[in-house]
Amino acid sequence: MTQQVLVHRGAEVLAAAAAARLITRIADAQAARGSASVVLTGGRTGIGVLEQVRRSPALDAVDWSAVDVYWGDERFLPSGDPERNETQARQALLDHVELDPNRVHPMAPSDGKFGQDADAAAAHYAEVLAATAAAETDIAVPHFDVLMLGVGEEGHTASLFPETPYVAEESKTVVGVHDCPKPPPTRISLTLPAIRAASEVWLMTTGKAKAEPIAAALGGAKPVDIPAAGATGRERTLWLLDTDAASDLP
Ligand SMILES: O=C(O)[C@H](O)[C@@H](O)[C@H](O)[C@H](O)COP(=O)(O)O
Repeated sequence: MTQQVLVHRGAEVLAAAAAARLITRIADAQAARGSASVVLTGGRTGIGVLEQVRRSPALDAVDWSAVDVYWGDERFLPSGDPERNETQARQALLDHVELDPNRVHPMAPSDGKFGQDADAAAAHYAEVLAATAAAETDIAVPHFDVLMLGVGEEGHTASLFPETPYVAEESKTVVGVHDCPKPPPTRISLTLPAIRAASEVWLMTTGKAKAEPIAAALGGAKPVDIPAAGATGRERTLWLLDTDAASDLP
């Protein structure tokens, strides 16, 4: 596994560069195997990248009908809630490209068939992932070409927060997360083993407030203390930062 840190001048440049990188990565995967699989994240940076993809002149370099879309985490809210990662991803990109709806796999809302039971919704998403599990890893998730993540000010990634049982989960692929410090309190999240099954993991963040967790994660912190430190890809881990978020790096 290779790890790289790429520092961009500011948040806008980072989002545009990450968008260009994502389009190229999807196009390369499709050239190699006819389809591509991406895992989306929420948050300002993750959604900003999707908005830049939508605006890209290279948008149609991708056959969007041959892209499988998953989520790394979701805020457990009613369908269509503006705070849901799915809602924001659809507004930013997904509703503007010709995806195959059967290949878009949102995590369940809190007003769906699982009602308010986030643990049942998480267990169902684990079944969705297992249904198209790839042979390349010993964990029941599909082949993920790119799994994108943000990083929180205390080092959380996806909805895995420091010193919680969820960040230490080693057998489940998806968990219901409760009492999250970042609202809403109830979420659904891939676990670190599921994240680590991805071919490439891209951690993308900006701003001075992230400098400390980024330096800790890249400085050898334990995932229980800095969950982003445990988010590595099988082939590649890419840290896409702006100069502020990278400002505590040696
Ligand atoms: O649902 C969420 O909020 C995200 O999945 C979360 O992990 C986010 O990526 C980080 O909190 C960073 O968010 P920002 O990019 O907005 O700082």
